[in-house]
Amino acid sequence: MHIVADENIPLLDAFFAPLGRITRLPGRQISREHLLDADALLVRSVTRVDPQLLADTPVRFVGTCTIGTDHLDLPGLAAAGITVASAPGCNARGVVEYVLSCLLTLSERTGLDWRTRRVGIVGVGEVGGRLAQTLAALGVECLLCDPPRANRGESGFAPLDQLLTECDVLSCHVPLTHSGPDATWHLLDAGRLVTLRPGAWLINSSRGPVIDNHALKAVLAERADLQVALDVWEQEPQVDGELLQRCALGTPHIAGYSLDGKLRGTEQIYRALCASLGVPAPLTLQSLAPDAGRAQLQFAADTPAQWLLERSLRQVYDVRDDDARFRAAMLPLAGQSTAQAFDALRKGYPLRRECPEVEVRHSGQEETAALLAAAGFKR
Ligand SMILES: NC(=O)C1=CN([C@@H]2O[C@H](COP(=O)(O)OP(=O)(O)OC[C@H]3O[C@@H](n4cnc5c(N)ncnc54)[C@H](O)[C@@H]3O)[C@@H](O)[C@H]2O)C=CC1
Ligand SMILES: O=C(O)C(=O)[C@H](O)COP(=O)(O)O
Repeated sequence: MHIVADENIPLLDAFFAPLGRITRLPGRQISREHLLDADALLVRSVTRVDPQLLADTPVRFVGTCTIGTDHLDLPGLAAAGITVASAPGCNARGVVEYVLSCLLTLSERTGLDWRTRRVGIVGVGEVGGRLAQTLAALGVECLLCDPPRANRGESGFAPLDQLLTECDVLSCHVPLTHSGPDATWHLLDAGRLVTLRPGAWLINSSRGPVIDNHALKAVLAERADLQVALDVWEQEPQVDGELLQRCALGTPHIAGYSLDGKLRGTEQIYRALCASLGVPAPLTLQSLAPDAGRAQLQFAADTPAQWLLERSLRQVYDVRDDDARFRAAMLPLAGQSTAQAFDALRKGYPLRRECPEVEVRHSGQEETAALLAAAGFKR
């Protein structure tokens, strides 16, 4: 078989070469002409896939090595009889660690302890659910908003407008949807943004258009009290430099960019393709992934528990590094296209592991061990 794939999918050869011939392409450049003799298409979030792209091609399987599916025309592909697979939860852990790093950074800058802030989580699925669990285990109070789950009779959810007025931090983890009663396009519009609590922290690592970026820029011009962290942008890969300058933290859609998360995404799509072909899927990440080894951190006996936790989280992932690289690449481009620089930052993203891959050695007491375990570290 012939597989056309985004060149930024890691371990492509290792997983897919046994199934057929692979053609690698930059995701944004994949066109119908590339697919004229392809049987399967493997993409990431930057390739829009709809029936037009696949028209009169033999492609019968589309796999996206991502959680989000808003770049796929799901109803259109289903109507065309195409099998579609995504990678639910693959990089959810990375996004949780991005949010934790934002909390630590905003805490340090404002002098407000992140553990005493009430956090509103909008969208409580793979990412929001893990974030809620982690924060609760760390002793942080959370309010949860998920109308689709609430409408299915699940309890424990509050309306978005309550989160806006009662939470010190709002973190968005919804899919981007354009229709239906719970559509998320411009979920945070001008009317809602102005109701954010004084001094609120707003974090968006879902999809850019979930927040009306034009309205956000206007609100930030009036409200210096707000701290905003954006990982995703409404016109991505085009970035509004003025909005970036008004944000406390800005990054190029890398919240979930841990090596572990990307590899899980590839493995999930390998299994889905094998299932659709009706063949066994003998390969696993464990057998194939280059053994990066487990990183180790070592702390002195008398290190205070919260300091040790924060230091460990920073070692695993520090959003300030991504923010600095992003500003250095984007801000000199005022008035020009940021697309190339945006994609280059993502393509050349540094190696990043997740907390469960890092062993923290310490001789602290129970409180230290409990905090580290709550954050997901191994001992
Ligand atoms: N920045 C990044 O690197 C990454 C971004 N993402 C984005 O995060 C999104 C969420 O990921 P998951 O949690 O894995 O998805 P998920 O599908 O597991 O959960 C999404 C949750 O949002 C809820 N929801 C839908 N509409 C809502 C609304 N109007 N208000 C509140 N809740 C609503 C759903 O009921 C569901 O529980 C993805 O769709 C993707 O766009 C995901 C991974 C990495
Ligand atoms: O999984 C998702 O959903 C994401 O947003 C991915 O982290 C996006 O990564 P790329 O597919 O754009 O490399």
